[in-house]
Amino acid sequence: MTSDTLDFERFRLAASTATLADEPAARDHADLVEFRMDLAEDPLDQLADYDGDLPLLCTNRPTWEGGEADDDGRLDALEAASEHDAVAAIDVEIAAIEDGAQPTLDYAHEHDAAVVASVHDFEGTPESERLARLLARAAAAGDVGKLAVTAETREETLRLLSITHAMTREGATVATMAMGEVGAHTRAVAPGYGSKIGYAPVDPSDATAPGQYDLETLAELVESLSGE
Ligand SMILES: O=C1C[C@@](O)(C(=O)O)C[C@@H](O)[C@@H]1O
Repeated sequence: MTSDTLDFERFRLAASTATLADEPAARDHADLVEFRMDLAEDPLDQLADYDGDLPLLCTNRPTWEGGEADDDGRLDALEAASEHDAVAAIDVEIAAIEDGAQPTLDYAHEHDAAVVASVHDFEGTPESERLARLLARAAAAGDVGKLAVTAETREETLRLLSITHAMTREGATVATMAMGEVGAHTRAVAPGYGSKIGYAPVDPSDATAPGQYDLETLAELVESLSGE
């Protein structure tokens, strides 16, 4: 599969990994692989050697947004990744975009890669107005606006689902999830409110965020709740 066969008009399940050789284990349940370049050894070499079936979403998360990449060469690596046919999308944080990373987005688009503009809150869930503003900023910045928060109460998960539903109704392409145990169910139900990307680890012992289901479980939950 090459990148131009994937869009985010409907829900896509991403299997997260730092090891592209894991891709065969994801094929049965995932639509794409999220390649966590910041957690990977020799990510550009892995990309050059990749000959799997699933398209790739490349993430190079900086330390200041919960990842392990330092800023030196981080965006250059994402640009180099976007040159590969298998790379359907790259993930860039809205803080980076608003701080001058737009040329990286333009470069990705020139190479037929979509942009997931992301924002993460590892501490909590902002109140509704701020939540709406964050998701609107992300949706305006990328082809998909992604918001991951940390929920501690059911009320917070409802706020997230509600904003997901409202923005989707307005025509925005968004992906949302609440990290942590309380929010875990949002990973299964947010697609029903319009969320277009879900994440689950290829290897359950290598979760890339708190509260993630394993890949097979999330695939089954989303499918059984989708009503299709
Ligand atoms: O941003 C996201 C979403 C995520 O944080 C999650 O909560 O599933 C997992 C990350 O790998 C991915 O880059």
